[in-house]
Amino acid sequence: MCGIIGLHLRDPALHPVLGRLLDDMLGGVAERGPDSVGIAVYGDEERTPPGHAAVSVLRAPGDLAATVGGLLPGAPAVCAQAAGDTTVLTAPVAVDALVAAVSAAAPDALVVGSGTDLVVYKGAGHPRDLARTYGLRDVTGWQGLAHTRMATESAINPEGCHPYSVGADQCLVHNGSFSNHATVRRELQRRGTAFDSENDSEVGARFVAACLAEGDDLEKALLRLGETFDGFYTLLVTTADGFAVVRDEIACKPAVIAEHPRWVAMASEFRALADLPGIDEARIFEPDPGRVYTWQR
Ligand SMILES: NC(=O)CC[C@H](N)C(=O)O
Repeated sequence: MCGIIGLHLRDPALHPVLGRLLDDMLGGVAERGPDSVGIAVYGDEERTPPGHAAVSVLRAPGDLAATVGGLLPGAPAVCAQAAGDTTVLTAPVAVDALVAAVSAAAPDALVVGSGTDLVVYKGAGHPRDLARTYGLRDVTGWQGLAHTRMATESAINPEGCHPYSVGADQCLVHNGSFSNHATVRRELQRRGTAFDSENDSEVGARFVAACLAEGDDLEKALLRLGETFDGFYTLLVTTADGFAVVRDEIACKPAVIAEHPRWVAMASEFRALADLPGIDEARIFEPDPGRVYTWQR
């Protein structure tokens, strides 16, 4: 199984209630993935203040903010906020500089998200409990997603939890399993890509990040993924300004998209969309097999 929800808001009047809408949607996919949950939020100005980088970290030592601050030029103020297994660090510096300082300060910690607009939380446990731990209902912003996991390919732990966020402001969540992920992993490793987990979905995320880094747009990157990966998938991929959904050519993993003048939403289950404002006027459809659907901010 595994459950996915995603919401891309077109109407800024809805930004203050992004968290409430995501939390209600999450209730519709909680049973699809009772192992663990991850969420990603774009544009919450309290969690990712303008002019700041944000880095989400697993296994962060208690004094990480102070150590990181000491390593950054000019020793800027670094804020740390812990929510369950995830700690989010923010500082008024470039994203790469903050990621490098976190890695140098805590070599055993794992960076699971980074960007100027994105915050990621991941942990093992029941989705409803963890949504409370992450304060999901209070989140604001213009885009967000969540993934509830029933593991198929790697251990049930925070590292195996989605989203995989392996490039600045990028996220990928996956329902399904890639059958040739070990082969693609070896090919990416030959080209210098490092991995953080044994998970098949991480391989998909690293592949998409490499395509984007080569200059592909989201549609091209996901078409290339379809030419390279075997197996089953519904994927939701988000970037600093994009939202994309694709299913494999057989499309045995469920997905529903709803498009409304005020928002675009996708979910693994129809019922996760039922309470969205204006759902009765939305265009609701199941994505065609192998076709990439994208929206830009
Ligand atoms: N049930 C699923 O869709 C699992 C997704 C992915 N293969 C994982 O193990 O995390």
